[in-house]
Amino acid sequence: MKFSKMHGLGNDFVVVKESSVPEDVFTLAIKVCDRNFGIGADGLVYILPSNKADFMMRIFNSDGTEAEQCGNAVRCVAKYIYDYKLKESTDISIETKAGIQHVVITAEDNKAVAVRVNMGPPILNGLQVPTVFDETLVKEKEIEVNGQILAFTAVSMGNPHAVIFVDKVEDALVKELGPIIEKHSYFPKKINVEFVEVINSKEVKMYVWERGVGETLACGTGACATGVAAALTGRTDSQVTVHLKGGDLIIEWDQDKDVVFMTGPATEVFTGTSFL
Ligand SMILES: N[C@@H](CCC[C@H](N)C(=O)O)C(=O)O
Repeated sequence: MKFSKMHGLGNDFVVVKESSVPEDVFTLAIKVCDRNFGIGADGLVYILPSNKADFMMRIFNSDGTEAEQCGNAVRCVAKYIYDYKLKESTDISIETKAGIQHVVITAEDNKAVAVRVNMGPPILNGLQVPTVFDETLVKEKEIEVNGQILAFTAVSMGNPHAVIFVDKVEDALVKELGPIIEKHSYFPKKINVEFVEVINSKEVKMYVWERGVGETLACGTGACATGVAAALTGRTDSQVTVHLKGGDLIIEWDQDKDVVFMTGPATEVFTGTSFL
């Protein structure tokens, strides 16, 4: 299997271009993503043919589960398509399980350096996120974890997120509470968990615990969900810079069109051949 190792702000992927995914893709993802016995990554990403968009992307988490969407992987896939000239245009469409994403590349020396993605509308309905709550908006809902009461806002960007605002983001919060919230009975498909500290109306700091992966250095859809939750709860403007452990993303929630734009980098680190 020929692959490219890529990352979006340290959220790293093994990216392969194939005509279809193999039957054993779920176990393959676990093996490939293993940081000791495999290549090592947060996810395995396939670039596939599409009859609705320029290409299709499928993303498998390091535990072998498939996610509907991945913001950092969409940027990496767009860079791969542009840099390897699979489409000679800076405008690219990518089909995902959560819909079609339209992408605009900024290039330097014929290589994509920044990618702006229309991530589509945020889904706020409780049952659609999904959560167990039949409410149009699950905002600042209390959740008890390890004897602590926290408040989360549920947002789906195609995949589910629980955004929790805290006074100060700390590693212990993510590592101790992240895995418990991910599997909490409120969330029938499990959930990605963002812990967010508001710096001012234009900037937030976010640590993330990802469903099916664990802590990652960045999460594109998590940053989008955070931008939406922060604006929705009156904490920030509709455009924010989200500071993640791996770097920054710019998130704009265009409330008139009800779509979220994410802008950030994508990086190719090396290519190789896997014998797994
Ligand atoms: N890192 C991603 C999200 C990947 C999928 C997630 N773990 C899930 O299961 O929903 C991003 O950049 O959005």
